Amino acid sequence: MSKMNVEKYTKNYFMPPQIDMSWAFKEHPGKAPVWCSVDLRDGNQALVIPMSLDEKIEFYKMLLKIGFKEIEVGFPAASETEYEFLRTLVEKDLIPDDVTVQVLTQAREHIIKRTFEALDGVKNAVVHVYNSTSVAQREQVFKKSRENIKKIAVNGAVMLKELTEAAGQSYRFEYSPESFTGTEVDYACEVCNAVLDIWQPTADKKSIINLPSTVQMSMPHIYAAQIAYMSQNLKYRDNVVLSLHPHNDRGTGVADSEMGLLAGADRIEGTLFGNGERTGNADIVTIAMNMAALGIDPQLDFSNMPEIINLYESVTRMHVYDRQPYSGSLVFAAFSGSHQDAIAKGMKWREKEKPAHWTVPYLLIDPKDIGREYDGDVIRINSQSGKGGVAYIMEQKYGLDMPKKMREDFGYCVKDISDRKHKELLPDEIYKIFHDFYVNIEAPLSLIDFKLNKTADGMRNGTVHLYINGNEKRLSAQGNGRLDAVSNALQKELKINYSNLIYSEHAMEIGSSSRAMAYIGITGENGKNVWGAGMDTDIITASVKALISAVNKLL
Ligand SMILES: CC(=O)SCCNC(=O)CCNC(=O)[C@H](O)C(C)(C)COP(=O)(O)OP(=O)(O)OC[C@H]1O[C@@H](n2cnc3c(N)ncnc32)[C@H](O)[C@@H]1OP(=O)(O)O
Ligand SMILES: CC(C)C(=O)C(=O)O
Ligand SMILES: [Mg+2]
Repeated sequence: MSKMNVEKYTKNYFMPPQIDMSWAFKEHPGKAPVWCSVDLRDGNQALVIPMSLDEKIEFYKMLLKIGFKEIEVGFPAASETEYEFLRTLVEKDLIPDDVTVQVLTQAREHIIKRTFEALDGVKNAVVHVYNSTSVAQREQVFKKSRENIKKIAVNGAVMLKELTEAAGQSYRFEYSPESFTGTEVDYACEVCNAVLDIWQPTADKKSIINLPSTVQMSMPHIYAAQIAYMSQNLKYRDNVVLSLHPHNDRGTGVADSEMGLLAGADRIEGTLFGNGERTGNADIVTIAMNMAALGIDPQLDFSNMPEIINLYESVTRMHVYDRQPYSGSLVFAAFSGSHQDAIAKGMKWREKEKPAHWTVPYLLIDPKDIGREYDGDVIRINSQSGKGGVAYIMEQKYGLDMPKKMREDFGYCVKDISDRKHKELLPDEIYKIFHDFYVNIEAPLSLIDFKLNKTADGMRNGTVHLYINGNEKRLSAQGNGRLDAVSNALQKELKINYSNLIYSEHAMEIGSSSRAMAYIGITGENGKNVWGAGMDTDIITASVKALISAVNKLL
């Protein structure tokens, strides 16, 4: 038994009178819903400091750029800023013809009237009226019967209709039985149908019925079952746009949205990154990207996520959580060795095989599709990392293609340093470690120059001119290849033995000068493997430097 006082709690939601779960057999909704951003209203009303007029305009322009066609721009009766914002959109002609602005109002006469004043001159608007219908609010807040609560909704609906007609406009209407999730489902349906009876929606002028999980109270499949019931029992269903407005108290705002769509909904109200009251609203970025990741066009454009995040963070003063799906700074990052290895191999496989679809392990989508980079965003190095990840960074960022065995050596070297320093190592730091550890090592042997000649029998004569602990020396020997000749000269003079010469080389570009990199691995008499690398404009010199680096490490 935990010490939590769970007996204090019970379920406050209601199962629908008929339960239809057939929607659960659908795999996905098939097409994008109608999206409505409520960032400038629900998101804004939850901020410590609501957005200023200029900030709202900046945010609004970003929503247009993303592709929203329906935007709840505010609660005009709430404050001067809210009112002025809508007036500015009208007066500065900032509402494109294909965009509908939505305004929220309580079902109270003076609030509705003020809302209509703010709308003066708007061509396409949705007027959204709400009143709470839940048991808790009926009992504790409004202290009214079911019938009287329904009357509030109906009176509001009448006012919207009359004021729209008086203004000579054809605004569309939306009704929300606020706190739907704490309302008996058949009663919520009765209230919505009473509102629809007033509005008499037609195919040309559909009404929106919006079913909020104002406070999430149940698991998502229960919410979806409630939506299925409403979808099947609302009057004028063909002329009703059934909208969802999930919050996130139980952390399932996205799941509510997705299951609600399966259960028959047509429209989603939500916010970018899930900003909103308490734990927030459903995160439209996640819902839309979840569709994109299944190959369904969400009809919203998040191809420049970093730009969207920057603006969002600056005007809301909120922070996008590091692990927020798709948008968080760490959501594509792999620190752990086995993930990195699989990603690096998956990327290589993809480059070679060119498959039609994205299947790289551990990455649901290609980070590049939302403006993120592989460098720095995907493979990141700490003490949990392995050779595959380290080698990937060295190859992608610096063009260094180490032999397989050397990758292991370097991987452990980097891991140890990260472990001891107890920090992440950035690519430039890793490159510096590589350089310090392997490249052109100059003690105790330091190369001055060397000469290689072919002998009559096809062998090579090698003479190496170098310092050994500061003393100048010339060493000579024969070998069956250039490197062999130099290697023999070193072994003979220094009286050391090593075997298993592993060698590879490639050209590389750093800055403007084209260079070569050579890698050499040797095994000492004690069985220890050591690696050296040589960098030079000349490939033969690079290989001699690599050998001397390896021998220096052995010594
Ligand atoms: C779930 C949601 O997010 S709903 C949207 C919530 N957003 C906001 O409230 C932000 C903007 N709101 C405001 O600025 C203010 O609340 C205003 C300007 C709209 C109204 O301000 P006020 O009238 O001063 O205060 P308040 O909102 O507390 O009004 C409460 C009264 O309205 C009634 N009321 C509340 N909501 C509604 C509604 N949707 N329909 C009808 N009456 C309502 C209450 O029962 C209460 O009645 P009482 O005066 O008889 O006790
Ligand atoms: C106004 C309504 C739709 C709302 O924001 C909610 O219930 O969460
Ligand atoms: Mg809300």
